Amino acid sequence: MRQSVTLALTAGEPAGIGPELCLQLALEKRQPGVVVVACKHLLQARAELLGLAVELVDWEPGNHAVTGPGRLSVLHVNGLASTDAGRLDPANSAYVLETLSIAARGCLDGTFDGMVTAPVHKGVINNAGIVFSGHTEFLQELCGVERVVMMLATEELRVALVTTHLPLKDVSAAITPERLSQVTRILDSDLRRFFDIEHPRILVAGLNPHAGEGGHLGREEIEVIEPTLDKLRQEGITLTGPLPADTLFTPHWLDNADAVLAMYHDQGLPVLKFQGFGRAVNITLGLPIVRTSVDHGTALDLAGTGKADAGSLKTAVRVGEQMAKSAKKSK
Ligand SMILES: NC(=O)c1ccc[n+]([C@@H]2O[C@H](COP(=O)([O-])OP(=O)(O)OC[C@H]3O[C@@H](n4cnc5c(N)ncnc54)[C@H](O)[C@@H]3O)[C@@H](O)[C@H]2O)c1
Ligand SMILES: N[C@H](C(=O)O)[C@H](O)COP(=O)(O)O
Repeated sequence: MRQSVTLALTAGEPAGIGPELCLQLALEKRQPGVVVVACKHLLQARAELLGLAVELVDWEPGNHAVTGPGRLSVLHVNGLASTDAGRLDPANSAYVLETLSIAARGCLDGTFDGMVTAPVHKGVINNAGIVFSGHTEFLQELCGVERVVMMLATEELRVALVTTHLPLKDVSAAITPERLSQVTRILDSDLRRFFDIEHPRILVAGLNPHAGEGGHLGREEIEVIEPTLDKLRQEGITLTGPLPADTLFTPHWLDNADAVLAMYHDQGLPVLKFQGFGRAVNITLGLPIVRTSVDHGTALDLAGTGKADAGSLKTAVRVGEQMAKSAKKSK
């Protein structure tokens, strides 16, 4: 019998912990319908290094996805240059991006119901001469959409970002009425669509200390954020803010909210990761496909040691399955 959803799982940076986390899924009792999109020789080598008894099963479209116990479906991708755990090799970068393209195209053409990504190393991809900011931006371009939203979530907290992988010096200029409006609308509509929240309540952080202190510590709140939020409220979106970011993440506000919208990466994500690193999921909202990911990076220091924790990958697969089911229902 076919599983209700089939997810493509990219194994990410070959030198990182992604390949072994994918193998760990095959040792679980629970059997999610995932197909690992990766070089099978890499998975084989990592399984042998760690002494993991996992049988890799070649997968092709139309086949049942086999995940566990002790078996793993693999869609083999060519082009890997080296398989060393812990040692980055720029020659692997084109292969890494090819795994992402195969998974995303498979979602767009209906082969897969969604994709889950293990971590990639942004630095080594750029060192190979390929401009790459992250999966979020890569998938936005591949899917041809104007705006997407990065949201990380635990059971207790959801944090979405107005800007993603941007140097801090460029953040202020990027917070325009257009971007803020697009991001807020996507967040509101995807909270309804994927998380069954009828009337999402969103807390919006200011950009400056104390949300600008009435204009004395920055004017973005007065000139951009407040007027934009006022317009969005007229569309029926429930927004509170702009709030000072230092006190926003307290029960007083969070207890009556469904998500926080932070202005930039390190305003929101350190709080989320402090609260739930290792069990959170990274979700790209606004795409025509379902995409979830882990909350951590490539952890080169742990690759090949068997010490990496698969908690976040399991969460990403579980949330990916739920979102894929919701997407199917709403079609
Ligand atoms: N989804 C993604 O693709 C993604 C997410 C975050 C970071 N990254 C990339 O990863 C690379 C390394 O980033 P970093 O060093 O800042 O963060 P990191 O998450 O790789 O490592 C931070 C610390 O957390 C530990 N850690 C990470 N994952 C773990 C796990 N599953 N189990 C146990 N411990 C774990 C590491 O050993 C390290 O001490 C960068 O290139 C970054 O851009 C990718
Ligand atoms: N910003 C993410 C984080 O800190 O967890 C991470 O860099 C991954 O981003 P992508 O999903 O865009 O690769």
